[in-house]
Amino acid sequence: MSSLGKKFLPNIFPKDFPPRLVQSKIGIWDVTREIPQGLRLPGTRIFSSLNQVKNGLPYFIRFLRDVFALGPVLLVIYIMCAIWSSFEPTVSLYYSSELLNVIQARVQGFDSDSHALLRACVMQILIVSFSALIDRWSDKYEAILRHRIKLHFAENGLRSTLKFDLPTLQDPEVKSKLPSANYSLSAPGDAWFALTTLRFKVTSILDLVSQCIFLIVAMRRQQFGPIFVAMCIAHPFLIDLIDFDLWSFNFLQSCNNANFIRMSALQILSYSERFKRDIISDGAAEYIESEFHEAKTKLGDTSMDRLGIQWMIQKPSSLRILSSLVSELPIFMFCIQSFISPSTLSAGTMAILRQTAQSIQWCIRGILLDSTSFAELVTNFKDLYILSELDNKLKEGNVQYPARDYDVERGMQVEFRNVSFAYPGTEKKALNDVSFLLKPGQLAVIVGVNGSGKSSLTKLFNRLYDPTEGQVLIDDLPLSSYKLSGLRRAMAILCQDHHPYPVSLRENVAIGLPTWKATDEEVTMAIRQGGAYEFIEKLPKKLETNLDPVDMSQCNYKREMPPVFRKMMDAVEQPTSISGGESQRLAASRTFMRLSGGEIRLLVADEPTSALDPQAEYEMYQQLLNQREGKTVVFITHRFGHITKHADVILCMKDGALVEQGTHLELMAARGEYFRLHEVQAQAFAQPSGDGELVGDDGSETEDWNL
Ligand SMILES: Nc1ncnc2c1ncn2[C@@H]1O[C@H](COP(=O)(O)OP(=O)(O)OP(=O)(O)O)[C@@H](O)[C@H]1O
Repeated sequence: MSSLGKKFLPNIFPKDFPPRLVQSKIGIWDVTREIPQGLRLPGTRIFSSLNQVKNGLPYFIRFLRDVFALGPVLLVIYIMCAIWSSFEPTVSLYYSSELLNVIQARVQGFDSDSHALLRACVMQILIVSFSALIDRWSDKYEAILRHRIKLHFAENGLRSTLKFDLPTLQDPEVKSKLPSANYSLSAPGDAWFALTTLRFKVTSILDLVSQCIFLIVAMRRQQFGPIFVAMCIAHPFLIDLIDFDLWSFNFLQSCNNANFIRMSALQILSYSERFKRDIISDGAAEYIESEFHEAKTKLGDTSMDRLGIQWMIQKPSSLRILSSLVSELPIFMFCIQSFISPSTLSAGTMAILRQTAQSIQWCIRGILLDSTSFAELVTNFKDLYILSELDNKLKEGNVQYPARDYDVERGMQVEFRNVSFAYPGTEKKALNDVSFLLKPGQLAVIVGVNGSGKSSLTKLFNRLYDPTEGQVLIDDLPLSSYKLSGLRRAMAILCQDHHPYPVSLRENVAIGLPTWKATDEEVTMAIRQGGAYEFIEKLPKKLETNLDPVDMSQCNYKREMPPVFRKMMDAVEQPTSISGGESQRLAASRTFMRLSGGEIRLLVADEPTSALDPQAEYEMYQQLLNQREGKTVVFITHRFGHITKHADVILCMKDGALVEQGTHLELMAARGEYFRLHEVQAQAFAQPSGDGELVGDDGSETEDWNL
């Protein structure tokens, strides 16, 4: 808008003023609403969002092209059905009014045209039948179109989310845009929602226009025609001006009611399978019940209904009365007209006009109420594509690993130069000014107490995150200069927090091989190396077991489950629980599968044996060490022994800082943090001798107790 325009025109465009924040408490909810500023004329929300519409238009066109490509005929049928549904109410009104007029003439004893009666009846029958036919077609072809659209956009969404790096995926804005269709294929899906909202919008407008034309034509002979039309339109506009729908605001709803939150938490404790064992063992049921009762008493009559319901309830009664009175204005007008010129009124005309008036009011109300989503409508289409257009937060380099003329035969060189790191959204440094150099082929062990930053360090190796300060170098080049896929292919990182994938155990392991084409022998070899062979062999379905199968079956019954249903439900594959150690062996097997590909130059294992018994731990380390050739190897461990003694370098972490580095002998001699940790563990395993000195099981000084 020009500055002149801004000065003289009343500001009907709320975006020109920053919105005002209004906070209120409704039941258990704390609501913060954004109130648009400036003079607000009814219906102006439509204009305020024109800019948004303009921005989203290219996405809308792209969407139409995509849908057309999915089924040109289906789209045409869909549009035709939509057009019919827009005009059907008016056509139906027209013939209803004809029919009513003929009937009225006959009732009043006038000799009316029987042809007209017949024609009106036949037309009415035809319209109703045709509408039913169109409905049937619409249901049938809509279902096919909906299915295709949902699958197409679910695949697009999956492709986009797979491409995201961790910081991007953790970004709240990205999270909010993750399409629900991605996660529940049976849910309606955003793309279909966008299309149906558009259909509703367009058909409402066409319906409104056609009904207005009908009304104007019908009112031609009426003395109060224009006033009647004005009254029909006035109601929804007036409501739009005085009655604010909650969803017409931007609002944030939160619940800070301590009693409600406590009740919710206690309720989860009561039914969740996750806590059942502990609750039974702790004998906590009684406590939970009494705490729930206390919270319930304290909550009292504070409503915990959904916010939308409470918003409706709390509307002032004056508003309700005014709204109802205004909607009745057309009938008052008929009263006045019946006094002034009764001959111009007939019961048929009145009935039809009243029906049309109400229908038009609903139409306008729907359009006005939905006016914010007029912009959202187009934004919906934009959101469908926005994920695929979002850039990752970590920018890739273009150097292919291994960098040319760099000898990687012995392994990968990793260097940290003054690296500090805080997790996104946190202030606290998980790593603070860390510097070290791991030469190709070295065996490094990282030690330190819980929370000292060991795992965080390894998360920077394969660029799950970038350092906040400092630099990581791989083979003398900044990590950020490499193409990530190639670099990550050369690393095998066995993390601490692994979760089995919801696919078969065979696939869980085979997915480790970069080609994904592992033979049965290769999978068996990997599970033997990872120590998972024995437990997998004991499972009824062995390698075909799915630990966490996706179960979509649902059983609906009244009172008692029919035995046949129970049998069928029992036959559905149930989740299989495995122990922490077994899960660790499974993850290790995948790493061995990965190592068998022959491309790995860096092997990192973050506490790979934390859940294993000593024998299994020994075997696991032996297997991992057998893979050392041509690789730099990094182990994180809490246990001191064979591994730390034979490490080329030990990195000792404390509070995010690298406090010591060197060999076992060097660090023991330094008598610093490493020495302290070593001694604490050694003492725990030693037995007090008669004179109070600590000795090992064999009576010797405690040293090589582990492995
Ligand atoms: N995802 C995360 N977001 C925010 N902070 C984190 C995250 N993961 C770890 N931290 C914090 O970073 C610090 C270092 O954690 P890290 O997991 O690296 O320690 P660790 O030495 O591996 O511990 P442990 O021996 O228990 O595995 C801790 O203070 C931890 O709370």
